[in-house]
Amino acid sequence: MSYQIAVLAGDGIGPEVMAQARKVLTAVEQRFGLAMEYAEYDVGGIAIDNHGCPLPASTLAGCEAADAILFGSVGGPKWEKLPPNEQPERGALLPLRGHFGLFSNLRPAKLHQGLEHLSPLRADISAKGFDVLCVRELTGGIYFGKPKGRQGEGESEEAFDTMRYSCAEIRRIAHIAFEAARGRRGKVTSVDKANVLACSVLWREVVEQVASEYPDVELEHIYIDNATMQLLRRPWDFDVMLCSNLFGDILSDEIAMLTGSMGLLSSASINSSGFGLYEPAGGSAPDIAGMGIANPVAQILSAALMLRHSLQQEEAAAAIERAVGKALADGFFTCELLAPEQRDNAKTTAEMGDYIANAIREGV
Ligand SMILES: NC(=O)C1=CN([C@@H]2O[C@H](COP(=O)(O)OP(=O)(O)OC[C@H]3O[C@@H](n4cnc5c(N)ncnc54)[C@H](O)[C@@H]3O)[C@@H](O)[C@H]2O)C=CC1
Ligand SMILES: CC(C)CC(=O)C(=O)O
Ligand SMILES: [Mg+2]
Repeated sequence: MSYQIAVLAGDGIGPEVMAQARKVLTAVEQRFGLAMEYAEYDVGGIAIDNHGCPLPASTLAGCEAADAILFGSVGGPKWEKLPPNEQPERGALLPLRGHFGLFSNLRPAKLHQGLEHLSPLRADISAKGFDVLCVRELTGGIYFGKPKGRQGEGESEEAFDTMRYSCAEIRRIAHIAFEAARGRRGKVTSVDKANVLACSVLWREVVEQVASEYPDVELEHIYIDNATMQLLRRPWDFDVMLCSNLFGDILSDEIAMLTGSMGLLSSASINSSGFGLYEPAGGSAPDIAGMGIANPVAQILSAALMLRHSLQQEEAAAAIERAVGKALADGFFTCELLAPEQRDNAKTTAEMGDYIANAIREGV
């Protein structure tokens, strides 16, 4: 049997880091005797250029026929003047998440050995570590709520978004967080703004109900503004962070930087059948696109999440994670992980991919 993977590299650094994930998957196939077939589709800005829309029907059909989607990133300055609904992010990524019901977004951030010096908390974080799983609700909240739009003209013009959550939406993502905590350090921190937002009051109530089914898991609530601050002050105290769509989007960039770089944070977006889209948590990084210096680790670790969550290939997933750990512990760093005066020693995107793929072939 062979797995069918829809590969949507997208824009900016997407194709560069995707090429490295493909190298690593080839090494995994060889070592573990897996058979994977890849079909590439345009998405985002490149799809606008080639097909006139960010999510062509052929791309959606390819995703529907696949066992999993490996996604790069979309967007960039070239397309940002288009009407919002036609832009790569609003026109491709959010519709894909909605179409497949990918409500559960897992973003695991951990401090790798060898990168402790990059954390803003250097000394403490090297002693106490940092290992957080952001569980983000991905198909509801203010990113999807209707109505949304603009009305009026001139100085009377106004814009509006709607934040909306149902009990069922909150309950199902809360269960994901509590189940995950059971396999980790047994603590859920639920992030909200219940002192202001009606959605957050409901969020808190439903999370409390779900918590009563998990007496072995500790629950704490924290307001989003305080969460951003406490993460910088005592990041080691957090285990699973349960977030709505907007708050998880913001907090996940912060936890990425606590580990050293946006280019390290992987992401799994999964539906109730286990089908998933796997992508780096960051974007298309137009500031470094085409330079061969982007960090491919987030894309490579996203491939590991695909193997674990959609293809049930835990051994192969764990091998990728060990190979990434070895590369970083061996001091194999792309330039954003190095101080400016050390960047002559930086590895390119391709060199990182080669090193990780070789480590897998050599049996790490
Ligand atoms: N999932 C997706 O496709 C996402 C797309 N975007 C889109 O990407 C474009 C750029 O957005 P930004 O806000 O600048 O966020 P971004 O995540 O693309 O970049 C933020 C910063 O992180 C750095 N960075 C990101 N990934 C990196 C990597 N792999 N290696 C080294 N450095 C890396 C960038 O160079 C930049 O300095 C926009 O069009 C945005 O809408 C943003 C977030 C997610
Ligand atoms: C289009 C955005 C919601 C993508 C993003 O920033 C993310 O998923 O982290
Ligand atoms: Mg984001």
